Amino acid sequence: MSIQNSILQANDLSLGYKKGKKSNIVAEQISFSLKKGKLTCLLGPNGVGKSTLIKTIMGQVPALKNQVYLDNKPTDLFSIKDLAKKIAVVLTEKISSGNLTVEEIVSLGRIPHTGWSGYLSENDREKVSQAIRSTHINYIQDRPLSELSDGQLQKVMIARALAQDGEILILDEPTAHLDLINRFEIMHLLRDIAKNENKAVLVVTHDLDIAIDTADEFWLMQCGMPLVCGSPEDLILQGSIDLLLPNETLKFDISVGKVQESTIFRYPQIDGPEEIVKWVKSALRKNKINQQGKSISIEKDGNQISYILKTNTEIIRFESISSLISQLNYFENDISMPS
Ligand SMILES: Nc1ncnc2c1ncn2[C@@H]1O[C@H](COP(=O)(O)OP(=O)(O)OP(=O)(O)O)[C@@H](O)[C@H]1O
Repeated sequence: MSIQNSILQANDLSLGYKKGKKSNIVAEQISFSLKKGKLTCLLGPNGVGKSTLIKTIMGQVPALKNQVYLDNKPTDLFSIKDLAKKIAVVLTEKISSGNLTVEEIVSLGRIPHTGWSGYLSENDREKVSQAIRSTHINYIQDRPLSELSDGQLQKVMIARALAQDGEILILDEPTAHLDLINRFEIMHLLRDIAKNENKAVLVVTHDLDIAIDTADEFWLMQCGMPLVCGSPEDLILQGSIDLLLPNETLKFDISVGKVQESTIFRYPQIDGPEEIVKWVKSALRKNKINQQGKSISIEKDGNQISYILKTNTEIIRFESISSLISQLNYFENDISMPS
C-alpha cells in the first residue's frame, strides 16, 4: 500500500474519557492508517469504543495516550474550522430542519468555507451541485426534508458532507434502520465516492455482509485487544474476523461466507453445481439434519433443478430443497423414534 495514500494515522493510541483527575480508558493499542481512495469499515461489538474512536479522530475527545495525525500534523494543532475543511462527518442523529429543501441542506455543507453568512460563490454552488449529482438526488433537490424517506435522507446527509469537500468522510452507522436495498445502495455509493473522488471514507457499521462486499479495508475493534486492520478477505482467511463474534458458539464459515454456529456439522455426500450445493448445505444445517449413510446428487437442466436422495435401500427424486428436507426430517424422526 502506497504510503502517499495515507492521510490520517495514529500509533498506539489510548482512547477514553477524563472525569476530573480520573481517566476511564475505553480502548488501548489503537494504531491505524486511513487511506485516500479506499472505503474502510470499522466494526466491533456494541460499547467497544467505535464512536469514541470517531470522536477522538474528530478532535472532540482528546486521546489519553499519543495523538492522531492528519497530514502528518497532530489534529489538536488544527482549528475547528480547518479540521472541518478536511474531515466531514455524518452522525446518526436525525436533523430537525424539516422545512429546508434538500438543496438548502446540502448547501449547509459549505459553511466551513463560507462562514455562517451562507453566501455561496460560484465555486461553492458548483460543489453543492456536484455533491447532489454524485449522490443521485437531483430528482428530489427541491423537496423539503420532511417529505423524504429514511434512505433518501441518508443520501442527503452524505451529499451535505460531500459538499464540505474534505478529503476524509466519516459516517457513523449510515445504514442503521434502512432496508436491504437502501443499505446496499448506500454502501456502494460510499465505495464509488472513495474511488471516483479519491476520498478516504471511514464507515462505522454492523452490516458485516455488505461491508465484506464493499470495503477495501476493515478495522476490527474488540475489547482489550489492539485494533486489527487488513482487507476483509485476508482477515477472513486468517480467522481474525471471528474477533467480531461474542464467544465460541459462533464462527465465520469461510466456505459459505457467513456467520454460523460453530458446532461441527457433518454433511452427507452432496454432488452438483457448487452454487446449489451451498444452499442445500444451508438448509441441512438450519434444520439440523446431520445424517450419514445417505448421499444427494443435484441435476440442473436449464431452470429445472432436481435433488436425488440415495439411501441404502432407495433413490428418491425431489423438485425442491424444501421437499428434500421434509423427507430427511421424516427419516430423522423415524430413526430417533423409540422402538
Ligand atoms: N461521554 C462519555 N463519558 C464517559 N464514558 C463514555 C462517554 N461516551 C461513551 N462512553 C463509554 O465508552 C464506552 C464505549 O462507547 P462507544 O459509544 O464508543 O461504543 P460503540 O462501540 O460506538 O458502541 P455502539 O456500537 O453501541 O454504538 C462505553 O462503555 C460507554 O459507556
